[in-house]
Amino acid sequence: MSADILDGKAFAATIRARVAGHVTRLKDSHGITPGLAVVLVGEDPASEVYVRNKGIATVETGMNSFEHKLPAETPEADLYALIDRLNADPAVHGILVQFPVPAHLSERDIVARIAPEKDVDGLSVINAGLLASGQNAMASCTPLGCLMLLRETLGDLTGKDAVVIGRSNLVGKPMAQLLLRDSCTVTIAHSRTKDLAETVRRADIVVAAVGRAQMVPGDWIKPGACVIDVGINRIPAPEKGEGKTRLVGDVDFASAREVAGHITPVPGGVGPLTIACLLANTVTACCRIHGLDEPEGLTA
Ligand SMILES: Nc1nc(=O)c2c([nH]1)NC[C@@H]1CN(c3ccc(C(=O)N[C@@H](CCC(=O)O)C(=O)O)cc3)C=[N+]21
Repeated sequence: MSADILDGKAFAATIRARVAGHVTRLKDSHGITPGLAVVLVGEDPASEVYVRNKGIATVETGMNSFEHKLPAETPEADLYALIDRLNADPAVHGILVQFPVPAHLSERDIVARIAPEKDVDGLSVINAGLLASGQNAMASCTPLGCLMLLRETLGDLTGKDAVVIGRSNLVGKPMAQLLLRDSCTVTIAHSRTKDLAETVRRADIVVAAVGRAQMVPGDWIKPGACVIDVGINRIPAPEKGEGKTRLVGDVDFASAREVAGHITPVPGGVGPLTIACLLANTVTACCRIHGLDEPEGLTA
């Protein structure tokens, strides 16, 4: 058997079209243009590419994009002053501070400074708590994208055995909460799990989010399972030439695709969905801030 390869790029385009539709409605019926502010501290080239791509995608869906680039040595107080201004700015509905930040800054304190209703990364303690207690949270973008893709691919998820590998606050924990909310039986596995292979073999749904290149081999996968690979790892690719690299996931794609029913590739899988869901969360934040109905098809 060879798995159906899930096209994250195509599904991301569908989500972005939905976002654009809601943006048009907000403009036409309410005179509101959703706005996303992205803050980048320092000059990491990879982060600069991500931030630029986010800005382009934001403008393409009809929203306003506000980019703030600060020098690497920006004092904490200056960054907080900017966040405070963005919190108070009625044109800004979503705020994202690109991670990682330079070592003298604390990601936890930065997230805590962002107004929870504008926390489109869904990283704040308030959002995590709302999600865990089944209330209207802002779900973090990557898990939200994975959930939308799973629903699109499998339909109703009720009763399915889901194994999430990885327990990060950004992906593993919120992913488990979202799957639980859709009535899956959820296991959170991680580096200390006793028999990871056996645990993964039980799963109808595998979400790999550990950050270790190709660590999940095909013989861990139950035949026909749906495999969502969140990993983005850069490894040497001598076949492409000296010093070249390529992107791989946390799943060994070549062996897993022989067993799985569905599988996401890397690149072109979960990555594009993350950006589409950032835009979706910005529209959701905008609707909530203005007391309007939840945007259909964009929330968990
Ligand atoms: N506050 C914050 N929120 C984030 O969500 C956040 C962040 N900081 N810091 C960095 C990571 C990384 N991230 C990615 C998003 C999309 C792709 C993506 O679209 N990747 C393409 C490939 C891109 C390539 O070729 O390099 C793909 O998988 O097809 C990758 C990585 C969001 N992050």
